[in-house]
Amino acid sequence: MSPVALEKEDHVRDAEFNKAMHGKSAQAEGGFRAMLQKDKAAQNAAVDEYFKHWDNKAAEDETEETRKARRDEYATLTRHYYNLATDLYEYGWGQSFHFCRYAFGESFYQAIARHEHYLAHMMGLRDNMRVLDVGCGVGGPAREIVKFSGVNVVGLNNNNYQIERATRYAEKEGLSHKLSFTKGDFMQMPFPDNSFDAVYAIEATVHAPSLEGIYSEIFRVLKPGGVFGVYEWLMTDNYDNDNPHHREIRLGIEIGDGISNMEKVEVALKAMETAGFVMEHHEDLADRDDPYPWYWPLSGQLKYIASVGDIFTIVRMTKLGRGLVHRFVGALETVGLAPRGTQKTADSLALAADSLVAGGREKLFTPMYLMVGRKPEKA
Ligand SMILES: CC(C)=CCC[C@@H](C)[C@H]1CC[C@H]2C3=C(CC[C@]12C)[C@@]1(C)CC[C@H](O)C[C@@H]1CC3
Repeated sequence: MSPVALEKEDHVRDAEFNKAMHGKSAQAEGGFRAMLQKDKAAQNAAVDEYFKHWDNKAAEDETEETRKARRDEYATLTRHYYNLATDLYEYGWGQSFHFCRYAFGESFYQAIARHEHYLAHMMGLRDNMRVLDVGCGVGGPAREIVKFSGVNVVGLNNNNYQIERATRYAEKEGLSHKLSFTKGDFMQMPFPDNSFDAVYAIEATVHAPSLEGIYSEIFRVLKPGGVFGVYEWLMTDNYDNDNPHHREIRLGIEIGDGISNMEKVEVALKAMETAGFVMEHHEDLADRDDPYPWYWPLSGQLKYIASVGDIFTIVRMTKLGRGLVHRFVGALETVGLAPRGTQKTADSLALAADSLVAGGREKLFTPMYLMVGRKPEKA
């Protein structure tokens, strides 16, 4: 039983909005081209719907009511966040929307893929298991995990545009027989009880209004004996909500990343237990003794670039690269070539980047709290 109210779903409304805003842009090559093909009025609506939760709501004035209003509309808030941010993510980061650890001399995309393999390895994923990817983005991790482990994956996503992009990439790679995508709210999944051998979530369940709610729903759809693996976004034990600086970092991450309610590590651990999981492993991977920190591509420490090919990838993510592109899209918006709100979205992603780096440097935040839990045979 979820401890928060669920938002009423309306798949017809969402499909119509997706058609109006994104048109055929899901077929465009690359995020940047897709970004310039949106319907202006629909994008306006998405901007207003998303930013109403954040405009004029500073960290020092934060109340339980403002946080509750975000939690109450968790699904709409997140759906519109990804209506606005997906193309910039793809342009600036690629098709796997998550952070990772870096080994010495490792290229960016190699490190991203290794992080996905590591989760599959820790969960013991095997050929032909039926696996659910909760909050699958445009399917980068799912495609990698299918190739790495031979599993069959169903990607669940609340954003039609991301599903269209994900479906197109899976077809392009000839993986459609192993990989399918379903539209739905992960707090009320459209699957019967006991339907998956394994479930994973990579930096996605932070969009839930309640960790207990989402972990309980995952528990429900897992078969008895099935395994759940997650990389969770959490505030660490060092985070003090009464410290205004800490709170500003947390709110900056929430605004810039479409999160209604980010929690501390202790809340996630308790939620796993309450949901019924037997914990097999939990660890903050950000605390490992790695040569480079997880946030380095956003922090602009170019000295860590490991290959020539990475120069073009990483420069886009740095403050300088971001600044140039954001000014460019701002100019396109001014002359009417990009829709209203493109600049505002870019500014909010820049705030996300700065807050994530600050949270990482000050050890207040982790995007890679690994938990592996099992549903008992007799639940
Ligand atoms: C939101 C959640 C739960 C996960 C996504 C994690 C990351 C993939 C994103 C978090 C902040 C994002 C930013 C970008 C790409 C994707 C993230 C790293 C950009 C680098 C994309 C290009 C823009 O110009 C700047 C962005 C800064 C933030």
